[in-house]
Amino acid sequence: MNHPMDLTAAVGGLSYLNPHAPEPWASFVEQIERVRPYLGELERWIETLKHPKRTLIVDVPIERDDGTVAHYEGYRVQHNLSRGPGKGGIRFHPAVTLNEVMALAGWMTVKNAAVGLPFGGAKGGIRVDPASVSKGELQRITRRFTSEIGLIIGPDRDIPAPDVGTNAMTMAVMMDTYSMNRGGTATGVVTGKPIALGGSLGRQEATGRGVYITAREAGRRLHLPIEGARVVVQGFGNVGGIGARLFHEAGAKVIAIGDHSGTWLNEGGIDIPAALAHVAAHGALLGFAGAEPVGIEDFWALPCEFMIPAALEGQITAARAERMRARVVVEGANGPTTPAADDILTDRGILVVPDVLANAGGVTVSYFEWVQDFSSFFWTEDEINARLERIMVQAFDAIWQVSQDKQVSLRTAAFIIACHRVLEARAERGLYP
Ligand SMILES: NC(=O)C1=CN([C@@H]2O[C@H](COP(=O)(O)OP(=O)(O)OC[C@H]3O[C@@H](n4cnc5c(N)ncnc54)[C@H](OP(=O)(O)O)[C@@H]3O)[C@@H](O)[C@H]2O)C=CC1
Ligand SMILES: O=C(O)CCC(=O)C(=O)O
Repeated sequence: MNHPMDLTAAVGGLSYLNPHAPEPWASFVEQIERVRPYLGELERWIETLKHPKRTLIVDVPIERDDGTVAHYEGYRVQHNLSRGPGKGGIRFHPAVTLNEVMALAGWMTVKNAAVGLPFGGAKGGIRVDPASVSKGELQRITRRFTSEIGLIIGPDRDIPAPDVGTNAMTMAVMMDTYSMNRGGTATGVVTGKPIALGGSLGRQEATGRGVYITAREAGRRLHLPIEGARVVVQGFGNVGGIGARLFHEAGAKVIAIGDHSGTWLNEGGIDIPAALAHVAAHGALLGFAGAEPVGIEDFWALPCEFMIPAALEGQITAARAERMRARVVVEGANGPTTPAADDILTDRGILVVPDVLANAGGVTVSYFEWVQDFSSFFWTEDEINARLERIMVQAFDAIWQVSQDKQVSLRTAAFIIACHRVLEARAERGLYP
């Protein structure tokens, strides 16, 4: 079927994040296409998933501290709302593009459906380097952006959360701005907030915890215990840093870590609390004395049991996949593996736990936060972690089963389950008017 707006063509090309990787939206569309043969009657709705429902591009002007006026481009994409309000994070990064935000929103649709959360998929971002602006400027950017996307977000419409370059403080400012504009306190408009503003215990750790749980489940299937396993982690922020800490605490040997400032190796095992303390003090791993620098291509080729990409998209390319010596890749990041690399890893017998499952712990506890805000009744951290564990293990089991039954990768299995749920909801809501 021809669609008047061929978004794949409009925003195609190669990724800015990695010139050897396709643009993220093209990767997402290819992943959707791979599910087509498994959709049965629902196949007639598949184009729905290849066209975001709503895309808002906003101009974010602010007065800088020196009196000049600066403009930043921001986006909120609601990829699909068939199963519930939009849900997905906000990214502040100097290279954010519409193409990337569209793909990230699409992955949220699939992720939320794959783990059974009652949400559609959305994502947002601003093309800004948070490190290049003052605290006051960042707050003004966040407030103006929130007011602009206030047209389409809301506790029952679309609920943002943190992603790369944003955190609980960003969410506090977003919640405050939205509430001021509406004339009341709307805690449920964002998740990942500080605890004092209706945030949930366990949310900050949740994505890393989900990565750890799914790695452990994959390890069980392959008889690879976490204790003593060699782990490599790219990205040492919220997801990678906390994920590395949980592996370390469980007795794994985290042998290599990296962030934008470089990659480091210590085959005896890195002291992860010391590395986290270094980043807290210096803002990056650069200068960390507990490991030796290692070249980026050697980093990806390190022999290990678990490789955890937890930075950005397009990192595991076909060339890197050919050289990788991991047993399992657990995708903490969204979209770190290109479709071509995915096939190579599968052919080489390297198990990939896909992003839409592996990093779903964050949005799962965001869901808990949203529920707690609505009921104004807050749970203990033990309750939250127990519910998270249950949802992640159930989702892993279901996806594993489909992958075994249909002899497909875990990614395609997750997409089969998710696309069925989304398109069934679409079909049951009836035909477009
Ligand atoms: N936060 C969450 O709850 C969730 C996040 N995710 C995904 O996880 C990934 C990481 O997000 P999060 O941890 O929140 O983000 P953070 O901003 O907390 O951390 C990002 C990390 O990636 C590093 N990084 C950035 N660019 C590069 C690069 N080119 N090469 C190597 N490392 C790089 C950063 O290094 P530096 O600090 O030095 O710039 C930092 O260590 C993203 O793909 C995100 O979409 C998925 C689900 C939920
Ligand atoms: O917590 C959320 O709502 C979304 C987290 C997110 O952006 C993601 O899972 O990629």
